[in-house]
Amino acid sequence: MGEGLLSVIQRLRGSPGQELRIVLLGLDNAGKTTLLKRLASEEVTTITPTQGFNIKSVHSHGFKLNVWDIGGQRSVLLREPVRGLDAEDEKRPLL
Ligand SMILES: Nc1nc2c(ncn2[C@@H]2O[C@H](COP(=O)(O)OP(=O)(O)OP(=O)(O)O)[C@@H](O)[C@H]2O)c(=O)[nH]1
Ligand SMILES: [Mg+2]
Repeated sequence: MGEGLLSVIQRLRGSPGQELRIVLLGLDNAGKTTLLKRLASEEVTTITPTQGFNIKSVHSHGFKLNVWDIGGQRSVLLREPVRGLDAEDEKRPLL
């Protein structure tokens, strides 16, 4: 997941120091917070389900990444203005 995001960022032709806004959306336990912590070179051994959301600024590959990590638990999504489906399982709607 992290390598995929980094390869997308690497392919972008931006000016040095350019800011990118990234929103991480996905089902609970998908690994969104783990990915964000890895990008920020933080410890990933004690991660708990995200209640609400995290916002973090990370410098990576010459970009300033402003990353929004939205909690994927149903109870969190019901409080947040996010709508969508699990692309791999149409029988499991997020809402
Ligand atoms: N094996 C494996 N486990 C992972 C990977 N990424 C995350 N995990 C584990 O999956 C669990 C959930 O990871 P989180 O990063 O909390 O997932 P999340 O998408 O932020 O979940 P919510 O906050 O509930 O939306 C944790 O126990 C992680 O250690 C991965 O690439 N491989
Ligand atoms: Mg999380």
